[in-house]
Order: sequence, then C-alpha cells, then structure tokens
Amino acid sequence: MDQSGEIVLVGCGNMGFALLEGWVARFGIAADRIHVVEPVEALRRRAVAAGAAAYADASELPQALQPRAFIVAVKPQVIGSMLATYRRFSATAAFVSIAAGVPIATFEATLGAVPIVRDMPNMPASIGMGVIAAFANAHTGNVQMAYVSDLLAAVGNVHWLPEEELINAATAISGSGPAYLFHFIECLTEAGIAVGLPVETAHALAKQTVDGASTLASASVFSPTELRQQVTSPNGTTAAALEVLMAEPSLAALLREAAAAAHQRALELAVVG
Ligand SMILES: NC(=O)c1ccc[n+]([C@@H]2O[C@H](COP(=O)([O-])OP(=O)(O)OC[C@H]3O[C@@H](n4cnc5c(N)ncnc54)[C@H](OP(=O)(O)O)[C@@H]3O)[C@@H](O)[C@H]2O)c1
Ligand code: PRO
Repeated sequence: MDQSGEIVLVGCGNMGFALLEGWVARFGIAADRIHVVEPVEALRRRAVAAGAAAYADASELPQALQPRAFIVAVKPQVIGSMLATYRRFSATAAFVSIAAGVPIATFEATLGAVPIVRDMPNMPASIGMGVIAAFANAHTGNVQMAYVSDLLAAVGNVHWLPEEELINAATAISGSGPAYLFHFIECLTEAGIAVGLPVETAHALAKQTVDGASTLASASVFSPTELRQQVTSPNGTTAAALEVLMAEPSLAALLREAAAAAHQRALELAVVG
C-alpha cells in the first residue's frame, strides 16, 4: 500500500472526522499529512487533537501543498460555492466526494476533465468497519485509482459500482443504514423497558444483541434467513414476535419505503449540489 503524499479534507464534521479517525488509525499516514479545512472551531480543535493540521479557510492552506487526494466532506448544498477555490489541487490530486446525491458532472463542470471519485462511506469507517460504495470517472488513471482504492479500503469494505447512479441506491442502504440500526437499538431498548427491564439493562441487552447477531450473521455459514429460523422455535416466543413484525405494515415493507425515501432524497440533492 502506498501511503506517501498528503490529503486535503474539506469538512470535518460527522463523516469527515470518521474518515480522519479511520485513516490515522489504519492507513498508516502520519496525521499531520492530513490538512483539514473546517470553519467550526470546535471541530478544528478535534481534528488537531487527532494530529491533523487544521485551517478555518482554504486561503490558509500551505501554498506549496500538492495533495494526492482531495476529500470533499461538506454538505451537498455547499459544494457548488466551494469548488472553484480548490481548482489548483486538481493538478496533483484525485478529487473524492462523499456528498450524498451530488453527481460527478457537478464537479466536472467546475474542475474539468480531472480524476473524480464519487463514493458513499458510512460512519463505522471510524473503526475500520465502514461500507464504501464507489464510482470513478473516466479521467481517473490506474495510479490514482490504486491510491484511492487503498485509502477507502483502509476504513472498510469497498464496493466499486458499475454505474454512478447506483451510488444513490447504496446511499439508501449502507450510507444511511447505520442510522436505521441505531434506531432499531433505540426501539428495542424502549420495548425492553416496556416489558419491565431496568433502563440500563434494556439498553445493554438491545445493543449487545444487535452486536452479537450481526457478528454471527457475518461469521456464520448460514444465511440470515436460516439463522432467523434457528432462533424461531415452533409456537415459541420468537414466532409470536415475528408474527407481529411480518404482518402488514411489515418491517420489510417499512424498510422498503424508508430506502425509497432516502433514494428519492439523494436524487433531489443532485439539484442543490
Ligand atoms: N454523516 C454520515 O453518516 C455521512 C455518510 C456518508 C456521506 N455523508 C456525506 O458527508 C457530507 C458531510 O456530512 P456530515 O454528516 O459530516 O455533515 P457535518 O457534520 O455538517 O459536517 C460538514 C462540516 O463541513 C463544514 N463546512 C461548511 N462549509 C464548509 C466549507 N466551505 N469548507 C469546509 N468546511 C465546510 C460544516 O460547517 P457548518 O456546520 O458551519 O456548515 C460542517 O462542520 C455530506 O455531503 C453527506 O452527504 C455523510
Ligand atoms: N448521511 C447523509 C444524509 O443523511 C448521507 C448518508 C448518511 O444525507
């Protein structure tokens, strides 16, 4: 893996910082070779505490900087107004955008025919367990592709998609997905409290059950369907619960609807980026 060179990370909020943490711990890059541009002082301090160099404004970046990767981790709505400032970095860097919805064409309109990778990571990247869907434009050469691949693989499982549009679908599943699971833990905790468990116990049982079940689903030779069947004794407690979850409106139907809403929002964000 080639970890030489420097990285510019624009936007160091929830996801930008998750990537920063993941790269510092797993990419083998010295943290001070990551240059963060972030207007929020508290977030700059957090980036500096992680070892990165941080600046309030693009104008403060070192003039001689020639980054290998330029990571766009700002909200989609900000991208249109910020890109031109960074045009000079396209001479050396592959541009890597994690913004939901914003198409590569938006970047090309300002930056021209330069290497641009659009990807959709998720929050577990901070602990090296991210899922990253990615698509590179035709101007991304082999060397840049290899570098960006390594960068993304350092923080999770990378799935290169055959069409850019599929990034929006991935956003609805793996990008937003951790929030669905966090909400599931919240709901299971509430359900535990409702059947009489103390709050702390309900929370621990819910969280550890999701953790154990998801680790088992990854490690097992059995499919999730087979594992579910193994938990479900005929006429037992799980069967009683699943009758509720599978009746209309079923959990499956709700999740389909939720993912469709996320997908639609990603399409709408293409317009504002
Ligand atoms: N959160 C996730 O799980 C996740 C997952 C995958 C992809 N993404 C994508 O990642 C991007 C960032 O999301 P987020 O959740 O990390 O948002 P966030 O927490 O709001 O972080 C974005 C940060 O960028 C700052 N910013 C605004 N304008 C800037 C500029 N011109 N230059 C540098 N920094 C600027 C923001 O400051 P202000 O608050 O002052 O505007 C904010 O601190 C979005 O495009 C989102 O679609 C997020
Ligand atoms: N967070 C971003 C959003 O909610 C993109 C996926 C996860 O828009």
